[in-house]
Amino acid sequence: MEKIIVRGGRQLNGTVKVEGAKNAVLPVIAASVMASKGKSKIHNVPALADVVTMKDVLSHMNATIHLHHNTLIVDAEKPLTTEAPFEYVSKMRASVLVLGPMLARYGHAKVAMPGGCAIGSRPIDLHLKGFEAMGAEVHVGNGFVEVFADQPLQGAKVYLDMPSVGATENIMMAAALAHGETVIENAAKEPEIVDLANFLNKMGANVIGAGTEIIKIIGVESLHGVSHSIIPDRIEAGTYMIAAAITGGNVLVEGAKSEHLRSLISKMEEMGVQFFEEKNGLRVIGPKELLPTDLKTLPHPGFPTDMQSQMMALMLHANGTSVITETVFENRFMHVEEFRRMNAKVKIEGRSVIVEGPVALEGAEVAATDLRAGAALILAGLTAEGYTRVCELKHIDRGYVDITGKLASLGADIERTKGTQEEMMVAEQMEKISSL
Ligand SMILES: CC(=O)N[C@H]1[C@@H](OP(=O)(O)OP(=O)(O)OC[C@H]2O[C@@H](n3ccc(=O)[nH]c3=O)[C@H](O)[C@@H]2O)O[C@H](CO)[C@@H](O)[C@@H]1O
Ligand SMILES: C=C(OP(=O)(O)O)C(=O)O
Repeated sequence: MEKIIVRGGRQLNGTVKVEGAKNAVLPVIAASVMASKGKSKIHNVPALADVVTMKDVLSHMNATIHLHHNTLIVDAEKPLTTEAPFEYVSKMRASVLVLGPMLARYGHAKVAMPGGCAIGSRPIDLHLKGFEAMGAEVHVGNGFVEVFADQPLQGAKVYLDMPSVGATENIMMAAALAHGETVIENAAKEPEIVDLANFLNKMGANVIGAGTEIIKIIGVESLHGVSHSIIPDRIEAGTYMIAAAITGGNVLVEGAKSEHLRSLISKMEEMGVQFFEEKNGLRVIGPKELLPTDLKTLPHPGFPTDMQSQMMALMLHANGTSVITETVFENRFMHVEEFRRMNAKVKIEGRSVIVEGPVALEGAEVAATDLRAGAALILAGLTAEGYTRVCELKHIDRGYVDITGKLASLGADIERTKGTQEEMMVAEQMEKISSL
């Protein structure tokens, strides 16, 4: 079985470069199918498994799509098919983001219903509520969700019960080609929403207020292909910020935008970590002693749930008790059991985890239960005594470009191994069985 093997004890120093944001590029690729004229050229595209999956979804729908280095060119001029099957949605939930664009352009979209995953049940009721408000009909059955609109979508007022990132994006994209004005209230405010709105506006859309809780979209007749560069990945940046802090190192995280990372920087400062703005990014200096703190995950600009497990790895080394409360996803604590294998003193109490620090971590065999859990286990491995072997790398590959190479370039003792021939054959068979 493929593994990342880390031997703890090295301090990290140097410069690491941040890629384009996974959570920005996926909706932007989905939106590109709305361009009925001209090609879209998307720059700063990270070489991630999720990008390949989204590319496969679009190819399956008959769009012409090429990835060359970090630029993705999408040609969606010719008529597209409007269906995304289970094989893609099972790999990546963000495949549901083609619903809004296809519904808006063709009046129909059918996507395999995304199931729950390791971090929670993750329904899409708010996406569907938005489409229905705009006049679409929704059918859910036989494992698919299908949306239809005989007439062009009509602008509507949509209040989101919670500021869902995906629902905000899907509704914003559908509304871009609707008749009249759509207002999304209690919209998500993540930087990736702003990036999508900027892309749509370049395509000829009229989206106002992205980044605030009220987004107004005035529908237009058609959209065209444009050039766009994806914003840096704040979660990848945050992961390397913690790698620097946890090893007491000194790292320049090139491309990190502090305005996207306020809540994380503020918590890490409380723990004693120092930050310096530099021309190309953010310098992070780990302290001799880490202090405990408490945090609660919240929608942006609150503390991001996608940094919760990595922050837990940091808290394991704080001098005292820290508490993490997860309010965004109901089940995002799978990494707690894995940390325990490494001798961590962590206890789940309802939606909170009590972290007793400091602890001398011991290397162990652990599994990445989701992509951020995988990153957090690697971070813990950087400080553990002996070898930490992380498996289930397919999760990590969804969200991190060459994490092994990047950490090694900062001085970590880390490598990725293919496993024995026998292990590889077993893994292949397991993969085949699980895809049946
Ligand atoms: C590709 C992408 O951008 N993924 C991010 C996106 O996921 P995603 O867009 O799936 O996350 P949402 O913001 O939609 O989910 C937030 C909460 O709302 C709930 N909910 C959501 C939609 C809905 O129709 N009904 C409902 O109840 C979810 O179950 C969850 O509890 O935002 C999450 C929250 O910041 C991040 O962790 C993910 O990395
Ligand atoms: C949960 C995440 O992503 P996704 O929504 O794509 O599963 C994440 O990036 O941490």
